[in-house]
Amino acid sequence: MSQLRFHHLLLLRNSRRPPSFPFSSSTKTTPLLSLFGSTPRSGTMAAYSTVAEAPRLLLRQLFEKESSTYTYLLADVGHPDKPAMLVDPVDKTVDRDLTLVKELGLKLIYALNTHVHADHVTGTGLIKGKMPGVKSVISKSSNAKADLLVEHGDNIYFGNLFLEVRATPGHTMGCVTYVTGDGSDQPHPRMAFTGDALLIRGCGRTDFQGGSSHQLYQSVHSQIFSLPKDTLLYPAHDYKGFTVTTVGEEMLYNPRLTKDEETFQSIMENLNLSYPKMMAVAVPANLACGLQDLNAKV
Ligand SMILES: N[C@@H](CCC(=O)N[C@@H](CSS)C(=O)NCC(=O)O)C(=O)O
Ligand SMILES: [Fe+2]
Repeated sequence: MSQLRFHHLLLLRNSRRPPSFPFSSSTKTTPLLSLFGSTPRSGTMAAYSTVAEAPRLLLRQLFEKESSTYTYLLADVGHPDKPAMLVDPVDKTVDRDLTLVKELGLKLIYALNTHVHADHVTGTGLIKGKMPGVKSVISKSSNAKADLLVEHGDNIYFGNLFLEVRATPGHTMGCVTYVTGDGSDQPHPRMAFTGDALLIRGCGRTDFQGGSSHQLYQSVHSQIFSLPKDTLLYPAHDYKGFTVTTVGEEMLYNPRLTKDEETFQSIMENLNLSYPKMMAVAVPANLACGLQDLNAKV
């Protein structure tokens, strides 16, 4: 296991793990990453018994209309620092998103990507320029630059809440789904930010960036459909006006992923989609965390 070490991060172990990913031989244990003195709710943390704030999740779904991209703002507003993260920010809407962060009195600590996007430039580079304390996050398997390269099984803490990283390759080789902590002591159902692995009544295309319809099918079935049926699924895009779905709904009604794998592969081979308009600009920029100067340091 590669433990993620940052001088300012509280690094802890957690026994909770997502199901093992079928394409990974990793047997690593799970580090917990935390800023702002958070107190993971693990039995290993008796030493932190003085902290009393109950975690309270704030979630906002934000939309960028040119690429039909959803950005998600999450925060623990039960924590005195109100630590927050943005998932899949877009360069064009960074000012809107950061204004909202400020208006809500949040402390943005992470800007995450679910994968190297092909249709828009990520906002993470711009955010880091405007808020130097913010750390960019992407999967190690994406081969992109970021401050924090996460792997399947890692937990990313914001206050007393965390997102669990699940590898869900297939749309791209480095796609991950971020899932809210196991929810056993939380009043809300679990939530998963699926990127382009699973779209509402659809899924990400598999014809570029190391895509594989076999991998995508296995990823969704092993890592997303294994979550409780009431888990809320939030995708990175929607082209039909949907905003959210659930595991149960997609297991019943997803026109691609309810099929057997062979039929799924045939559907994916015959989508005949044109490449995203921004692809030639977006992919190289996003491999460099969205920084326009590709030689710039993250
Ligand atoms: N027309 C758009 C790109 C549309 C597209 O290809 N979307 C991707 C997600 S962004 S990489 C996709 O996987 N779509 C699957 C589908 O079934 O639509 C543009 O030019 O930007
Ligand atoms: Fe994508």
